[in-house]
Amino acid sequence: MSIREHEDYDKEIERLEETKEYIRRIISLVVEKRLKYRKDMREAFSELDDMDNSLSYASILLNAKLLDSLEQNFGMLKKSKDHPYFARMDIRQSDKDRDEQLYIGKISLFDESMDTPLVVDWRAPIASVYYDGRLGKARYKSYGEEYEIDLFRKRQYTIENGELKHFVDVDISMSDTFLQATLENHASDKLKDIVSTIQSEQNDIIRADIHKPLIVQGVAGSGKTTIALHRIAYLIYTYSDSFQPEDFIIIAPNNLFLDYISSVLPELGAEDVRQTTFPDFMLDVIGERYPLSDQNSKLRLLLKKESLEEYDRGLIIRASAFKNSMLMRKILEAYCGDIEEHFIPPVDFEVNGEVIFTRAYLEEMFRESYAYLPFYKRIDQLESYLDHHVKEAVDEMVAKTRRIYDRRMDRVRKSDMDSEDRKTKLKAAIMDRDEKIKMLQRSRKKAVKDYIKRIDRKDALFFYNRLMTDADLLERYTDDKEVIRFIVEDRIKRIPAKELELEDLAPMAYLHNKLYGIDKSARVKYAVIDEAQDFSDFQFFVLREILNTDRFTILGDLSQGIHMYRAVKDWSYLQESVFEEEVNYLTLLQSYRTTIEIMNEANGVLKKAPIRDLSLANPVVRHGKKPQIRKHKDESSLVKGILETIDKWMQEEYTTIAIITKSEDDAGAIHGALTKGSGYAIGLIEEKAAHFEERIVVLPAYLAKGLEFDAVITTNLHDAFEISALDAKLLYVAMTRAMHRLSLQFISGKNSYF
Ligand SMILES: Nc1ncnc2c1ncn2[C@@H]1O[C@H](COP(=O)(O)OP(=O)(O)OP(=O)(O)O)[C@@H](O)[C@H]1O
Repeated sequence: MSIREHEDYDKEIERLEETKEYIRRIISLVVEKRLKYRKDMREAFSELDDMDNSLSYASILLNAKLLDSLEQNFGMLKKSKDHPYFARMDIRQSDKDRDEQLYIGKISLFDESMDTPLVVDWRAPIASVYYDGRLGKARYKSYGEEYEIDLFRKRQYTIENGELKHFVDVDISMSDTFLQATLENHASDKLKDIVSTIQSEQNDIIRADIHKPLIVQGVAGSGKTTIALHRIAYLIYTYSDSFQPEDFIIIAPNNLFLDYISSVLPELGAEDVRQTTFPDFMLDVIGERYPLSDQNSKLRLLLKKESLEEYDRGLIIRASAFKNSMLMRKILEAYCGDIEEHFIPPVDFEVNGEVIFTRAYLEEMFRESYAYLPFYKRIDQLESYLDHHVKEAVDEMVAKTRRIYDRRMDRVRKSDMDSEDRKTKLKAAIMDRDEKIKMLQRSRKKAVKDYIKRIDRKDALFFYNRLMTDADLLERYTDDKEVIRFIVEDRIKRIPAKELELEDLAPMAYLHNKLYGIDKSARVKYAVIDEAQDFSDFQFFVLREILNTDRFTILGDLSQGIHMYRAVKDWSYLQESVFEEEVNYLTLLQSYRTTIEIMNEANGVLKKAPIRDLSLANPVVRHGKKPQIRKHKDESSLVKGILETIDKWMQEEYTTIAIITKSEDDAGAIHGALTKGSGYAIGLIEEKAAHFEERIVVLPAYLAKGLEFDAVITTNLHDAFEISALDAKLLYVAMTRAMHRLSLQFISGKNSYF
């Protein structure tokens, strides 16, 4: 049935026009206000030269602030003109005696002449019912109070460029046709928002308690990244009194991924959220851009079997695991305890040979009274304390000196010596006294300076190098002497160039925080960690220490954990070892990205591998073509096969096509061969890539994490996919990047899964 025949068609058109008209009115009002603020600003600036300019300055500040907030809302308002809402729910609240129709959109609009809002923001408490609720009785919470309502209609709209294209009522029996239609769309180069099709299990994550750490285990394509971003937008909206966008940080795997997710938050009206990678954030915390060795070098070692002797490879991996284990926490805590014990000089504080404060007293102050401060900040405090109290002590010493000399001079005055002698004696005593007092005053300043100077200002790298080259100390924590020897030698080699590797960053940041504290610019109140399966428990521990908060959202998929040697093994251990308080743990099993056919094939790979506790994805009901499996006899046949598939998919007009390999070397080789053999512009994505523009790209699986493409060809040339947990996970990651089409093309015998 055409929507024109629907009994509500005219009413819906009228409502849409009314809403658009309202938005137009608001926009012109904002434009007017903007002009006025600009004019006020110009006037305030021109008055800045006048004598009393504090008023003008205040006016500039005020107007700049107003302009800022207008600009922000203005962008969202302008966008909402074309698409003011996407859903409606008809409800009756238990305390009201009439039905209400609530239209839900990306921003709320209030027309003062109406008693229900024109559009309700999707993040408002009541909108939760739309995402959660089946029709019937429903509940929602607002400001701690629970409300019951009767939800008797959910309607979805397609509005394009301000024109109503379609609307449909959703009931329990009907599958979500809007969701289906959305998932059929082709991939774009950026992740999109999903406000109109958020699913109930996702809504629970978006709106989960802000104060408790939240861990989400979600299968590939379950929307983890997408809902992490929606959660931030929700939290910014709901807690706008206490949280600003700058208080949030998203930590993601690499710059390519950051570029891929960059448009979601602005689209949701949340600009200015810091989006960074773990190494970048750690270097910010440390406050020094030390050269960093290649992050994925360990993974490459694992993949390139022939590059090193098995023994050496094992050692490198064991060392990496050691530096990222919770043992490191024990080591650092003990090490910092030791630093703390020997931090202040092993002497009493004296002025002019007189003990003013004993070492024991100063040490107690350093360790107890200032315990809340980083070590060097405690020294700053100690310096001011000494300055202050030494002045009192020296004043007392001066007074005492005066008293002594006064008595002495009194005796001279009362003596029977002749007047000339008396004069000379008194003069000498005065000079002597003044000299002593001057000396006392001078030694006051010098004593504090000299004492503080005895405490060397060393950076975190100095202390880290000292620790990591101290085999005796490290061996106290492990029986694995070989690993310690390796770690020590490796550290010594890197000292001249001040080079760090990924595994050094968390301990370095921990030390820096203990020594100096972290800079304001690196301080945030809420952290969202995506692709968290690649982080170690120890890295989470350090993040928690540094940020001094439990406000974390941690999202990951253990089935995609390709850095297993150093990363989280299971979420419950993370909960116990890092977070002291109760953790909110939620799972997502439904996958939205791929078709049933692709997901089944990918699940099959995991089932064949030696992986414990598998959580297999359950795809949303969406069918597509069966994945193509082609085995080739040699390299030239493989390249020819891949090119044929690309040709076909280009004709079918897929927007993005990725050729995903096992290793970086294979990616380079295949890229070279494909470029030679075709006229297509094919991009090669390498470690440092931050962006790509080509429709067709070649990349290794570990760089494809988190991304998605319309169509994927999974392949390998020299490096075989063998039956092992790592190879299965890499293949799984590669296959689950496909939204619509998947082709598996290998040289015979190089893939044990097919
Ligand atoms: N409720 C939804 N409505 C529409 N699309 C959705 C929904 N949830 C997820 N998607 C889509 O599914 C795809 C996968 O989402 P996303 O990348 O956030 O998943 P992920 O769990 O982070 O995946 P992975 O772990 O495999 O990287 C995206 O295209 C996203 O738009």
